Amino acid sequence: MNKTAVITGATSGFGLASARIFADAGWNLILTGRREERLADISEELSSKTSVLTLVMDVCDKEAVLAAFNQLSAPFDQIDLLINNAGLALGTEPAQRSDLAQWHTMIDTNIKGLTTVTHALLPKLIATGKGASIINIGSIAGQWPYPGGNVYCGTKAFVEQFSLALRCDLSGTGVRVTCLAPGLSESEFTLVRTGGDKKAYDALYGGADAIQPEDIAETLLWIAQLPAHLNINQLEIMPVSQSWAPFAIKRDA
Ligand SMILES: NC(=O)C1=CN([C@@H]2O[C@H](COP(=O)(O)OP(=O)(O)OC[C@H]3O[C@@H](n4cnc5c(N)ncnc54)[C@H](OP(=O)(O)O)[C@@H]3O)[C@@H](O)[C@H]2O)C=CC1
Ligand SMILES: O=CCS(=O)(=O)O
Repeated sequence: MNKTAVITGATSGFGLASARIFADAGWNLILTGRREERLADISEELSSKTSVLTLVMDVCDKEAVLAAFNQLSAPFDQIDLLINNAGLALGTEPAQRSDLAQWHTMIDTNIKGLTTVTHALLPKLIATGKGASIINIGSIAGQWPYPGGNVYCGTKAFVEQFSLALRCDLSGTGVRVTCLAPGLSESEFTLVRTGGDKKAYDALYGGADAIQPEDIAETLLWIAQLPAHLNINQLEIMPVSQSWAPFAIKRDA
């Protein structure tokens, strides 16, 4: 029987590339996102390869998330994999010039949304048991602070530690938990973060040979298809062009 993966944030970037690669590998797919038209296009593209269920949902809308996942029927009622991918960064300003509404949106999406989806699907993942997986998309930002990262860095630090703690709780259930932490990756992420600033996008990615969504999708498939007795706890990936900045020394601090 085909396995079933839930991928949140499947309308672009990592989520979309993963939908394509998991479909090629024969997984049934439950794909979520807020952009209904994009979900319809993806469903049309992939339905000849596998069974696809699209759920238009904002992960910040707790009632909508719970209602959608409580109504799953065959062949989508047994869940083998949850990829908690939906997320975003907003703003690059230092904390003292940042927008509180943007901070709250990041917390609502990256922390509260991710935990709502996880809570809703845990019973189904535990019912599947051995071989089931949760893969949470963290970020290098969860481990390595940078100027202007403030709340985004904090939300991804939450994702990392939540993943590890979840793994403790799920010990004995057979359900695996991974936090995958990518670095600089080319997707719509930076356009969302900067409010559509194409110049900022070009400046960041130009010549950087950044991670591509397909690189992350391949990695996710590898993690999900490892033998059931193996758990990748944490995995950090950067493009070769990216490394750690030297510590800033501000002499007039
Ligand atoms: N790009 C990068 O450099 C890195 C990104 N990440 C993380 O990877 C994940 C995917 O990002 P990436 O593919 O790069 O970016 P994209 O902007 O291309 O994709 C983000 C996805 O998240 C969905 N999403 C955002 N907010 C919500 C919401 N409230 N409810 C439901 N879905 C939502 C979007 O769908 P829609 O708008 O249709 O709702 C979209 O499908 C994020 O968690 C991001 O933080 C981690 C490390 C590096
Ligand atoms: O999560 C995204 C990577 S970065 O832009 O924070 O470095």
